[in-house]
Parts: sequence; structure tokens; C-alpha cells
Amino acid sequence: MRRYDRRSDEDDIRVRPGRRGSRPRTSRRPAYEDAVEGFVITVDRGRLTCVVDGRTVTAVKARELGRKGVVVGDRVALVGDLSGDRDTLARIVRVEERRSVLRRTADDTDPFERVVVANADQLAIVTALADPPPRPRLIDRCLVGAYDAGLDPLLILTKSDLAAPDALLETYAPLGMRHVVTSVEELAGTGAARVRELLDDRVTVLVGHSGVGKTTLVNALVPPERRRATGEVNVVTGRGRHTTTSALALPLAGAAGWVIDTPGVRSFGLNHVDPGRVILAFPDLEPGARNCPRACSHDEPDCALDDWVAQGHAEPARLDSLRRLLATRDRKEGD
Ligand SMILES: Nc1nc2c(ncn2[C@@H]2O[C@H](COP(=O)(O)OP(=O)(O)OP(=O)(O)O)[C@@H](O)[C@H]2O)c(=O)[nH]1
Ligand SMILES: [Zn+2]
Repeated sequence: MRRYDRRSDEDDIRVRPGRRGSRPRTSRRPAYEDAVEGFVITVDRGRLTCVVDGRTVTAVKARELGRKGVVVGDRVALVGDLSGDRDTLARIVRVEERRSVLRRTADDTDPFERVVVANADQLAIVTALADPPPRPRLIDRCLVGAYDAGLDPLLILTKSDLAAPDALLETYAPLGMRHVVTSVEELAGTGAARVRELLDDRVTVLVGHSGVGKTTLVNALVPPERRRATGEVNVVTGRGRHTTTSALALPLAGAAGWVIDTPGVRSFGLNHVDPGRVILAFPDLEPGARNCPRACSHDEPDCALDDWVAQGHAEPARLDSLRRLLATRDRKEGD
């Protein structure tokens, strides 16, 4: 049985176990004993912005890292000019082992997985209660992505001045995830503290469709100098300002922790997701799957979960939710 651990780096998955361990690790690599720890907050065309001792340092990957990707959220070791002064460049010589990896495929037919963010603890799905209306299928896809990556999901419902959250909360109640309901007005008052409490001391990735109020939310959470204008439109493309695909990590004001905005991630291709891993987020159902046929999709006549629920081991609504989530893999985003 697989353990519900956070998957480590993609390289580890491709390399057969044992090979890596038997390689003398330090034979060719310099030790870089003077390397300093940093945290990658954004990546732009090969330039990585890192926070090092509170300073913002621009860095490039050292050649010996080869093709290994470095992504937002990575903890890295840097050498070289760490002053953070203009026109200086540091070098990233090591990427520390990742606690978690959030990945996606661009769409369900895309064979390439991309690592979006490393070391996140939580995935916050930001959804407006109206304008634009909630898209439960998209929420489901994000949830599957979170469960697959071993991240705790959090539902942030915005624009509560426009519609009530009850129906949506009822749909997601069987999943028992944390949620918060807020609006721009509440965020200016006590709402920000309520949200921050759920983010404190953690690295939280925010995903949400355009217009849901993500910028408004982020601005209420980060220090004033990190705020951005809402509803900005990119004058060059006319397609809104979100034309880059890199995520951006921002510190929380008045709390420990980071929020990572993912402008390029509006959907989750789920090609890479394994139902056997998603069910690990359902500890009440998971033991029942031991009697399933091999590689059970958990949505087929011989699936043992129906009996498991009939025997009273888990609530039927939990199985319904699991099946709905797994089915989103086969549907197009947004339908
Ligand atoms: N009624 C209402 N409108 C809101 C609320 N929060 C944000 N808005 C409005 O919704 C629009 C989108 O808000 P943004 O914060 O820019 O949303 P976003 O998700 O960052 O959108 P993109 O910039 O397109 O990605 C703006 O016109 C905001 O003024 C809210 O709580 N209530
Ligand atoms: Zn099954």
C-alpha cells in the first residue's frame, strides 16, 4: 500500500530507487560550504528571485544543476553576490529536497507534467459567490489536484455581498474541508484576520478564475508595498495582466507564512492524477478499496466501495463526492 506522503521531486520518480543512493554524491560536486539558504519567490525567463536573509536577490541556476527545474517555493542554496544590489547575480548551487510538489498538465491530453509550486502546505481555491458565478467543476478539479499533491484544500468564497454561500457549502460539506466566506468590505475590517488565521505559518497556493477577486483578497493579506491594482488590463495584449505563467510568492502581513499567486494557472489538467492516490485523502473509504479489482477506477460495477458504504463504514455522501471528483478527470475543464 502506498503511504499518503507528499511526493518528492519529479526526478526521484523517474530514477529507479537505489541508483541515486549508490552514486557517490560528493565526488565531483564542490561542497559549497559557504552557500546561504534562500527561498524562490518568482521565476522569469531563467532569472530567479529569491529571498535571502530578508533581502531580495536575483539569481541564475548554476551549470551543475543541469536541467533540474527550480520553481517558486523551492528552498535553495546560493553562492556569489548575495547583496541584492542592482545588476548583481547570485548562483543557485543546490535545490533542497521538496516537501510537496504541485503539478499540472496543461490540459488532460497534455503528456507533460509541469511542476507549478514546491513546498506548499495548502491549496486555497478562490471562488466568487457571484459575478462570475461559481464553477463547481473547476473547484472539483482543483480539489483533485490538491489531494493528488497531498496539500490541504481550503475554500475561500468571495463576494459574499452578492450571493449566499449555503448551496455551495452544502455541496462541499461531505469533504470536510476548511472554508472562509468573505467580501471586499469584510476584508477591510475583520475579514482579513479571519483569512490570515487560516494561512498563518503555512505556504498557501491560491488558485482562482479571473475576476473572482483574488487580487482584492491578496491585497488585504500582504504588506501595503506589495499591493497591486485590481482589474488591471495589459495594454499590450488586452487580455488582462496575467500573461506570465510564473507564480509569485508574497509574504503575509502580520503573520508568518506565504501566499503564492498563480496567475497562469486557471485550470488544472489532471492527466497525471492517479485515483489510487486521490483516495488516500479519504481515510474512511481507503480501507474499503483493498477489495477492489486491480487498478480500480472506483467507478465501476466491481468496485468494493459500494459494499463498504453499505456495511456502514462510511457515509454514502463521501463516496458520492469521491466519485464526482474522480469523474472530473475525464471531463473538460469548465463544462
Ligand atoms: N461586489 C463585490 N465585488 C468585488 C469583491 N471583491 C472584488 N470585487 C470586484 O471584482 C472585480 C475583480 O476583482 P479582482 O480582485 O481584480 O479579481 P481577480 O480575481 O484578481 O481578477 P483578475 O485580475 O481578472 O485575475 C473588481 O471589479 C473588484 O472590484 C467583493 O467582495 N464584492
Ligand atoms: Zn474501487
